[in-house]
Amino acid sequence: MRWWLFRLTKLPTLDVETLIMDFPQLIESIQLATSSSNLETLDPQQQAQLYEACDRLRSQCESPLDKTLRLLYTCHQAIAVRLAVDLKLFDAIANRASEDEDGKVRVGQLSEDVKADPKLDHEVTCAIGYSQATYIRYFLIHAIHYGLYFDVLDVRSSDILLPEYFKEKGWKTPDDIDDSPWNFAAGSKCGYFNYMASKPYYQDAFDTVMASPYRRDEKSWLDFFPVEEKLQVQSPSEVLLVDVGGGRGKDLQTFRERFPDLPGRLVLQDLAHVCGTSDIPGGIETQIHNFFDEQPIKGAKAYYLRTVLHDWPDRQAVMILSRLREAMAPDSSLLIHEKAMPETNIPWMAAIGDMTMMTAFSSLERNKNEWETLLKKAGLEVTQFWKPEGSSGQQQVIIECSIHIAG
Ligand SMILES: C[S@@+](CC[C@H](N)C(=O)[O-])C[C@H]1O[C@@H](n2cnc3c(N)ncnc32)[C@H](O)[C@@H]1O
Repeated sequence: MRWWLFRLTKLPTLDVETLIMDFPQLIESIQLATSSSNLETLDPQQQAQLYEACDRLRSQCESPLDKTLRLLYTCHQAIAVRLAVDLKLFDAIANRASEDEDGKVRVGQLSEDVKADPKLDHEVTCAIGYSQATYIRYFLIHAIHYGLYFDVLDVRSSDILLPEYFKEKGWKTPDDIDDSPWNFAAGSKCGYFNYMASKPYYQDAFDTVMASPYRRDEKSWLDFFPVEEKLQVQSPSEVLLVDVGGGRGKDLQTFRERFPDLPGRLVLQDLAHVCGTSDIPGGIETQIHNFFDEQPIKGAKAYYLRTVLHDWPDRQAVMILSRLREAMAPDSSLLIHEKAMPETNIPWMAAIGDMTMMTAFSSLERNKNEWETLLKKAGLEVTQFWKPEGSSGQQQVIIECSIHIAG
């Protein structure tokens, strides 16, 4: 069983250093920080560091009872968010807030806007903690699709059925893409991506979420990977970068905007129904391609795979990588843009991500060793793990790889 189980359920401990701290001063500092608007001025990296520190602080001072109750009842909040999306509660909050001078909203007002029993409305509103303005703004931008995304992944129903799944499968870490907890819960034999393809409404939600800034790191890879040094081609007709399974092409667009004069072609590859909905500007080519088939572009300077391999257990991941290795020239690079899970102090979001991959795809978020082992199986070797200085365990890294030459 993977360590997320431990990470997500770990009970608090107190260490000696905590006991000898000046608690009144600590509490006062926290109150000062949260009552001023100073926190709004933090940059994303500082914000992530502070969040991790608070997470550790909470895990050390939360009582076992509080922790147990919080873990047990988190599912209520998750479903409340989904209900709020369906009720259009976020839109109602934003509308009402815009009418008020101080941006305040009374729960009672919302009952007039939302088609639900006022008591139910009140419960949902309180469960999502509506008073945080940034939260509401965030949800208005992302939630409709995000809510649908998690719904279609059937993570909640898959989670609820995990005890039955493990009982039936013998408490083994899932590693079969066609026999995941999601398949078990959905009663579906077809893979998740095929299932989505037959449901355009949900496919749109998924692709929108994939392209959203929420899924882009606090530090862009273009700032910590030496693009201009590593990605050079001799002539503009050569392929510079192929984004394999690139969704709607958000990453190639950003690349072109950042490096408009870097010579070479940029190619976006994905399945037909995804390519058909991408709206990318000129200068980026789109190519329908199933990454289990022979890679049609040979000898590109670099192939880029962002958050693709975590959707696949090792067997399929090796197949995808092998098709790329067959197409690579000795001077081609493969750039894998994913998490390399830390061994300790795993941020809870990263642990949740790992569990989601297991539930939906029988897959995982890999650590450094797991990446190296996987790549070796496909005849590739890691040249370097690139990661920005001081970044959190949640930050995605660039794993730069080349063809393994024996000898
Ligand atoms: C998790 S999304 C990542 C999308 C994008 N790289 C990003 O990071 O936003 C996985 C992508 O793989 C694509 N995909 C799934 N199966 C595929 C296949 N057999 N061949 C090509 N693309 C596939 C999906 O359509 C989706 O766009």
